[in-house]
Amino acid sequence: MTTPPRNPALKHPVVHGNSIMVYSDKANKFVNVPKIWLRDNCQCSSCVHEVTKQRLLDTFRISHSLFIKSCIEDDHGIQVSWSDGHESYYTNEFLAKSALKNKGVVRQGLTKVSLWSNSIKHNPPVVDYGAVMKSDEGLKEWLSKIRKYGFCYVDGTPATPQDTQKLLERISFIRNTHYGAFYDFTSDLSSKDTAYTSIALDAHTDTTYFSDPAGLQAFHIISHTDGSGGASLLVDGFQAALDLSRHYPEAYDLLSTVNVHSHASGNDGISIQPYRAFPVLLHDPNTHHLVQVRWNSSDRAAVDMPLEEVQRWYDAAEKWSNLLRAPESEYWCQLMPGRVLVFDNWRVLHGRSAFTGKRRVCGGYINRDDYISKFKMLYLGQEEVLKSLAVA
Ligand SMILES: C[N+](C)(C)CCCC[C@H](N)C(=O)O
Ligand SMILES: O=C(O)CCC(=O)C(=O)O
Ligand SMILES: [Fe+2]
Repeated sequence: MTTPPRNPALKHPVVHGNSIMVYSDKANKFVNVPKIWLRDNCQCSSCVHEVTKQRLLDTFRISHSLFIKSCIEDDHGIQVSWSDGHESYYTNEFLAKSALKNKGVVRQGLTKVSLWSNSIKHNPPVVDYGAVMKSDEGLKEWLSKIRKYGFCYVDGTPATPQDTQKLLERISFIRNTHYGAFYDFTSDLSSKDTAYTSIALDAHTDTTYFSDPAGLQAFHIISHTDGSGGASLLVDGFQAALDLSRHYPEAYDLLSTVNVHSHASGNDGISIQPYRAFPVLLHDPNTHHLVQVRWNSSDRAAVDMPLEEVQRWYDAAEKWSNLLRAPESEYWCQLMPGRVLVFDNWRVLHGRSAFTGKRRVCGGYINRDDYISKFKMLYLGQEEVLKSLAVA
């Protein structure tokens, strides 16, 4: 039976002499696949580890004089014979996907976010501890709400550090820092940081002094005796950023471009700062989406501007701060034992009112990439759903 002629309308890769062409949506035409890319992406078992799928090939030992001796198409892909005798086979899907990925804009783990103001207090996102611990469906609902709202409570959690840690480990391993891994703290200054005091803390994001700030953060109030206060504050940093961009676009641009240094020296013998300074509002250079809010006035160090110009940054930062402190931005909640709060530390700012008495809080940080990985894996096989959720 003769194979049906390849239909370019289907945008299969095509052989053109001794080269391969793929359809690029971005260029809206067939483009030539560079030989170095083809050789570097050979999928044979001597170029890619069969188990780990990592590249074994030494990319930068590929001879510049290498050329393609022949390309032979079959129904599923293209067989390439190289001038050095190496053989590579590329499926049509692999080649088509590569054109898409090399367009640089395909991002996974993006979902439609729901911005909120303090009115979220009427109907905050909550899931049930039992459901989260029992099934991946329960875990998926929890992570989907964190992706959508930037935070979600887990109610019915036994008020013990052990159960709280097990709950967080349903997402991924706890991130270790100079504060330890799973944290269980009170106002005893056991770490030289104001979180270990009883003073009020303004809305902030944590770990601004790490190159990679913690992705998720959790608080579970285990007990609060002989005193009062210690209410928790949440602010949707993405909503505040949208307000800033609408009312003060220049301030938005300044906070998106001027880099700010951060520094932590909380525990003895440490001096932590990121490998570079970062802006308060960090955007994806490809999609231009706002991806991270980095805001902590306690740990802020120098602003990357000539000293005589910093007034401009302070004016912009004041507008930002006022938006964060606006009554309609502030969502105050009183955490109680049994209700675990987990929030996206790249989007949602948190704070606390002052308190008296003995207040014990436990929780943990989870890396951003590990959280997003878990989120995507829970949607495995439902990429269309994930994509349908994707921010345009
Ligand atoms: C207790 N816990 C470990 C959560 C916080 C420790 C202090 C975090 C620091 N103030 C910051 O904003 O990064
Ligand atoms: O004590 C609290 O409620 C939170 C303190 C804080 O900001 C933190 O631990 O990162
Ligand atoms: Fe904090």
